[in-house]
Amino acid sequence: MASSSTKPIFTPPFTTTSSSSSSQPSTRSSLLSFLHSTTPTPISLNLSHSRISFLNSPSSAVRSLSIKNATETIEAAETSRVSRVGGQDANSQETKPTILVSEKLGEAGLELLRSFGDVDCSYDLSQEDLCKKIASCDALIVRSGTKVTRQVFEAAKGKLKVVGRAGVGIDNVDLQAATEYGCLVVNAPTANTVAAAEHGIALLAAMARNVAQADASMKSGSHPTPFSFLFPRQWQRNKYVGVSLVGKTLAVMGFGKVGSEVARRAKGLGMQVIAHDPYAPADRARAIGVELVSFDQAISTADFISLHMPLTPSTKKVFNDDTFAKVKTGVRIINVARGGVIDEDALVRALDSGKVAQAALDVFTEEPPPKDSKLVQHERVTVTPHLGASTKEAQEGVAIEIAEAVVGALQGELAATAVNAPMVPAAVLSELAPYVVLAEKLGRLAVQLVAGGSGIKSAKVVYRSARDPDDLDTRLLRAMITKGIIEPISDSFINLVNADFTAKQKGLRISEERVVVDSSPEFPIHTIQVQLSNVDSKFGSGVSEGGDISIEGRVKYGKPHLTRVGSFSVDVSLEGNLILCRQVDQPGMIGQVGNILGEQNVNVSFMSVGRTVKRRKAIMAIGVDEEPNQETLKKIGEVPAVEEFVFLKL
Ligand SMILES: NC(=O)C1=CN([C@@H]2O[C@H](COP(=O)(O)OP(=O)(O)OC[C@H]3O[C@@H](n4cnc5c(N)ncnc54)[C@H](O)[C@@H]3O)[C@@H](O)[C@H]2O)C=CC1
Ligand SMILES: O=C(O)C(=O)COP(=O)(O)O
Repeated sequence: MASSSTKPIFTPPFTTTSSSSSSQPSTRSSLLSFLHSTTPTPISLNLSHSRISFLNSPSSAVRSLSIKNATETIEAAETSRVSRVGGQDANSQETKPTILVSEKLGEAGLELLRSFGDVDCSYDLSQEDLCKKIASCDALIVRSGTKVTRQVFEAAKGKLKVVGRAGVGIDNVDLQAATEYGCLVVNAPTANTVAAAEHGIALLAAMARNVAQADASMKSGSHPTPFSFLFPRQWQRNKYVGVSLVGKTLAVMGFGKVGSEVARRAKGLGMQVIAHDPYAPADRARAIGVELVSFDQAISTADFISLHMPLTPSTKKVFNDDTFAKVKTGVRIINVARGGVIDEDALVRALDSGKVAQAALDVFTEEPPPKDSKLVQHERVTVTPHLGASTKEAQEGVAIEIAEAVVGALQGELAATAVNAPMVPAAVLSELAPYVVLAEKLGRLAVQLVAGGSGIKSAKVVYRSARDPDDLDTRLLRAMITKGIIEPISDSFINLVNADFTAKQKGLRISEERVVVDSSPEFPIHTIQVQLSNVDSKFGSGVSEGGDISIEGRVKYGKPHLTRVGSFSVDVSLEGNLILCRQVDQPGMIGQVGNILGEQNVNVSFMSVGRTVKRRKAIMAIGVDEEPNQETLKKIGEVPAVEEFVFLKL
């Protein structure tokens, strides 16, 4: 039998005394507030405590318990979770979240963060110091200079809920590790687009006209010191003759937000713009008069190549000796994307050979680059110290964008800019809210029907809906069913970020089926059915004719209801806890069991009887507010007509 707990199964989120918690929720946060519990450390289990927290992780690490011996493990897991929750969060009701800001962030963003949590601005931390600090932080905000490695997530011991990247590129964050640790990563993808594009254009024009070199030359010849005779005046008009942009071909590599803004501006300068981006829609390019071409076509026809793709395993060193061999001799390269997309040694060779005439670089494989970097010192290379996003406007924008995302995430919202979790549009979220609660409860109930000694390897979820299956976004529901199945039998903390990963790690395959039924299309889902196959059940009546543990539920009047157990139809609201009894279908059963519960002051909230054939077998589903003690449960089992029963926690 499933053991009981008097502590919540979800970690309480933060309740702060800050203005943000008392201020009017935004439309978005009010839509999403159901996603996290606002109830601090409750003692009993009820529906309000079963709200979903996507991010708050009580778990200290990703664990690798396999799903074996479901019932044996269940007790230990519950106990362990209770102690962790109790231990870690005992004080969290009044504790503001700690937000570590490890690089300079705009003041407006900091203000917003301070209104919500304790903000620790500690810049230039060594990796070791970051690892020390992170163990007490709920959120970390970085720019490109902080490496958020696996060690950082390990050191966080499950406390870190969100990493906010105040900018676009997330190559400095180990996303795989973040996901494994259930830590959400959000970025600020839009506020610095124009700044980066403008910097790209600035570098393009400066390089073409040797602005930086000519400036350095003039300055080197104007030293108003007693030794100025050592520095002859420099006025090298012939040396710094440049090239014109008008009519030249620019290849934009990566036609995303920055790339398309660069393209737009370059067209304004009279350039022919082509672009390469395997994922960009051609009509978006066409709309601004840009032709999408293959990689080879782009690099071999361009006079200028501007890089705007992210650094990923597939773009790493995509500009290498082979690539430079294919470019037009005398090509000029601008990189405001990431240093790592260029093999820097190969670029030096291409510059030395004259294949590449010039380069203008804002970003480097190692930042800052080594002092003796040949690239930085190269006469025909213009460099800036990663300034693409560094305008006042962009930094204020980015700071606000990331602060809002991080605060939202800490409040349990699903961030629109989540990088390692499915983004679910607010409208979908609002509609699915009650089904999310139902999904988790069904997963939780199904797993409690598994008998000890069984290993759960596969679960099937069947969604019945009047709507077109393509219109049904079930990622959220699948994640919550996974959470419901796994959490009671292991000490893993599951949230939307790590649900799929954890299921895979535990060898649990979740398959989904969408069935169109004749019901009202007004509701997204008619019923959700969870089936666990190849497992023994401790409640035989929970097994369907097909041999699977099978339970089904639906949302009625906004509340989750259990509507089928095995082959028996029932109708019980999923609140509190549940007793399922199979008995001989005969008069007086409800009264007998009700009396036993009543004697122990256990309040019955719902009761439903389902049977297959009159006067043969019936199932009684009884919703109870309190948890009956062992003696009460024993008495129920001793009622002669009761053939089997199970107590289930929701
Ligand atoms: N220097 C700086 O301060 C800044 C640098 N950046 C860098 O610029 C990059 C792009 O930023 P956004 O345009 O905002 O991102 P984005 O995501 O809007 O655009 C990236 C584009 O690259 C494309 N892409 C992916 N793989 C590609 C490949 N193999 N070849 C060609 N295209 C490929 C994608 O399809 C996407 O359209 C960021 O990832 C970041 O690394 C961004 C902002 C400031
Ligand atoms: O947004 C990006 O990807 C950038 O490269 C900007 O980096 P930064 O925030 O200035 O360190």
